Amino acid sequence: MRLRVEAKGGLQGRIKVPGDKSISHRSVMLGSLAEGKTEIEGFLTGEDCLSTVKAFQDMGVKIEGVGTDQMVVHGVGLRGLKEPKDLLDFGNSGTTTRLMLGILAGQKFYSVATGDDSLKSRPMARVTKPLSTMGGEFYGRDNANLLPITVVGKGELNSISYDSPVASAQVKSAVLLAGLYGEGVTEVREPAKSRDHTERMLEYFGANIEVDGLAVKVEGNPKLTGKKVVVPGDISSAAFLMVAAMITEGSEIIIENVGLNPTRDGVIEALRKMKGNFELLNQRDVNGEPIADIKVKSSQLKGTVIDGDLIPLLIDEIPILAVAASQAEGKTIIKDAEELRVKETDRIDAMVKELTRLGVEVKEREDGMEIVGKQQITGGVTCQSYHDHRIAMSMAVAGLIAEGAVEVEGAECINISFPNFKELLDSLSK
Ligand SMILES: O=C(O)C1=C[C@@H](OP(=O)(O)O)[C@@H](O)[C@H](O)C1
Ligand SMILES: C=C(OP(=O)(O)O)C(=O)O
Repeated sequence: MRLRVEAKGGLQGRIKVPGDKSISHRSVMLGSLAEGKTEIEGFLTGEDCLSTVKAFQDMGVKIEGVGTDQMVVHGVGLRGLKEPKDLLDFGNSGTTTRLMLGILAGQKFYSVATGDDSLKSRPMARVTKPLSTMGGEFYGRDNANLLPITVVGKGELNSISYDSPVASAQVKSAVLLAGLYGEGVTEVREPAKSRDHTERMLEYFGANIEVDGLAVKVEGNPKLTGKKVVVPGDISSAAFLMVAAMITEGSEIIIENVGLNPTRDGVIEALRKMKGNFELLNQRDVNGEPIADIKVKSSQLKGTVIDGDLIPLLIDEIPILAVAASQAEGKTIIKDAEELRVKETDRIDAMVKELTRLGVEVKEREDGMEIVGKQQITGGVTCQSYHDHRIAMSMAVAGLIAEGAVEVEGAECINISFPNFKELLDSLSK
């Protein structure tokens, strides 16, 4: 599918973005492993989260309301999953794969995980390695680094203490979830803080969790109990609309109900450093997660440096921040972000190529990019999505200020995380 975007002037209106992808995945995972019913409100019906839902259905979990944002998961308990009769297809979702490998390692059955071409090229050794030291058994290409990966579960794992070389919530979560099947306490330490939804939700469902700075401990064999989970709006989706409003003239929008977990709000800090014109309204707590409404206006953005410990807190927002940087006065440097090279596509390479196609001068770095603004975006071209939702949406937002229309080829991938992106954008630019 091709998406066509052209400059229409300022954005106006009040909207809600769909539910948080990370929290949605975890609500189905823990809901399935808990005893009793888990009611989920505000579930993201994007393709990635539906891959998680399908996996648990394939392992015998009854889930009502699939395809809507209100679901009920009938938990089967930590040891109640059934052996899947076919391959578990995780589609395009890295989060599903890495977290599920942790869960599957602890089962008493055989399973084979696979996914689409992008997922089959993403590194899985970052989880199969630590999980193997816990006693997990994995087989796959490149020493169990590449999908398809076979998991020979034995039903029990050893508890470990693991120093993760990378600040990745997927790695941390895979080890913690496998730790549920360990006989003692499993500990993970990371080099910088990554999103903490797994540890928050495990605690909420009844696990014994201890967090001490960059270290998290979980006790094995907890009794998890079904809960009500209210999923806040996804800040990673809201970021596209925040930048859209900031770079278009005469804009004023309110995005309601956005999750502002401190391990996810790096984009707020970055846009603040860039002198973005926005306010957090009605700040409150739901289910132990801070949320707010965000009022955003057209902004005179300034260049900044985005690096270090801030990177894991805004990792998925870097493509759209690069678009913002092209409209900021002065130099923006994005560095320490080499993780972008192993996402759905190499996001550094993709953003450099596509911004260049739009007439923006960008300097590529091994670990990021440098952009000196403000630059005119020339439209009249077709951008590639690389089947990566965040690249597709970044290009669409750039189209809002281009001199000619911007088309995005392969825009159906937007359904992975933000199914009503186009409708919301249209509703704001009437
Ligand atoms: O745990 C999660 O829900 C996620 C963690 C991040 O990946 P890494 O753990 O690879 O950094 C992020 O990019 C992804 O979109 C979601
Ligand atoms: C990197 C992402 O997701 P995942 O790793 O789950 O595929 C993303 O949503 O930007």
